[in-house]
Amino acid sequence: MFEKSSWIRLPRNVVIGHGVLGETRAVLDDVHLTGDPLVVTSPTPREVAGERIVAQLEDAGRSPSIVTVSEASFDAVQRVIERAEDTDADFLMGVGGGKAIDIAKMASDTLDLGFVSVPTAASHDGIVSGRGSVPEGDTRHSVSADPPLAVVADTGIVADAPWELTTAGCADIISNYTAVKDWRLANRLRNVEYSEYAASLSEMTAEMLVDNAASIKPGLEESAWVVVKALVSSGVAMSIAGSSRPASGAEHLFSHQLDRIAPGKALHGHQVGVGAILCEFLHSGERGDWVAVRDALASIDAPTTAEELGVSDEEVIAALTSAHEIRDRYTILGAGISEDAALEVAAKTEVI
Ligand SMILES: NC(=O)C1=CN([C@@H]2O[C@H](COP(=O)(O)OP(=O)(O)OC[C@H]3O[C@@H](n4cnc5c(N)ncnc54)[C@H](OP(=O)(O)O)[C@@H]3O)[C@@H](O)[C@H]2O)C=CC1
Ligand SMILES: O=C(CO)COP(=O)(O)O
Ligand SMILES: [Zn+2]
Repeated sequence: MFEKSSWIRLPRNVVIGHGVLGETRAVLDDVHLTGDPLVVTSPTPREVAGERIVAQLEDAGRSPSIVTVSEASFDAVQRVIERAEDTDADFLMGVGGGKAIDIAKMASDTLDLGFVSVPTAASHDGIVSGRGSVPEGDTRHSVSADPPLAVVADTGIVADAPWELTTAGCADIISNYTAVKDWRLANRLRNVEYSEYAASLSEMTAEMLVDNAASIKPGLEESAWVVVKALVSSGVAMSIAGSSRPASGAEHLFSHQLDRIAPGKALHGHQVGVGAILCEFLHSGERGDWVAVRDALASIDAPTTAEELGVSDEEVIAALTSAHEIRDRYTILGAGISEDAALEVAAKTEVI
């Protein structure tokens, strides 16, 4: 039965390849973004890509502005909004990792201006998603936002980024396995709206990444290709679902709580990867697929333990036992797991 309309909002141009940053102006023209952008970036991405975009657009007679953000916060979003208004920006470009892209995405959503995503690292699957993630008060998870009109992912730049950023992106994809399990569980137990297309795409993306894990190596541009495509695919799954459900379950709740309890210690992707080991154990038990998840993470050099994440055992247990409180999202954690159960799963999976 058709109960309501559903909007699947996707970028029109997703341009991935070596040196495509040099084609930015053509990509913008193709989606009729012919005015002057505000380029939103963070310190390192500014050096590796932001300044080059500004120079390219100035050479073409445009007058872009640039703003650097250093932390993902609503204050930063507000500063970007004010700067966009002051400079009379026609559209926004997010150039960097998840922080710069999400801030630009949220600001353009508020301003009702077009947005273009220029990832400089393959570190997260928000590159194409219609979700923005900026922590505010108790809210740490993503909320709905306009997706980019275009994406320009230069694999030369992405391959040169620190390897740990790429392994974080891989882990964000590997976490799709448990996210989809949680989604199916929530559909069965709570009648949560579910899309088999989105779930299958999300799982298939994780499957293909794991199948190609042996070819994902530091400094190899081909690896950047493989990972960026997987991140795009995962973002599309979120767009089809109209929520982050295909890519975010209890392992993300765990990571969001770690952000609160142990801020700045580890990358988002690495945290959700370790969360996926724990949650896979909770889903399928001691002899279940958690070993496969752990081995897949280890095979691409992603952390599999609290120590490798740089957090304490106590912080892991605190995050796991309080993760269910973070949002109204039914998962394998249900109404919460006890400290004893958390200690057991963390010890048996050797996370602590
Ligand atoms: N909207 C969505 O759907 C999703 C959003 N997210 C969000 O994304 C964020 C995680 O993204 P992540 O990219 O890990 O975080 P950041 O944007 O903080 O980037 C991590 C680090 O990478 C650095 N960096 C980026 N590009 C390069 C490069 N080319 N060379 C060297 N360093 C580089 C940044 O430098 P610098 O310090 O200079 O900024 C930063 O230190 C989280 O907030 C998460 O919630 C995650 C998944 C989905
Ligand atoms: O990180 C995400 C998907 O990988 C977004 O998920 P959240 O909605 O939990 O922030
Ligand atoms: Zn994620």
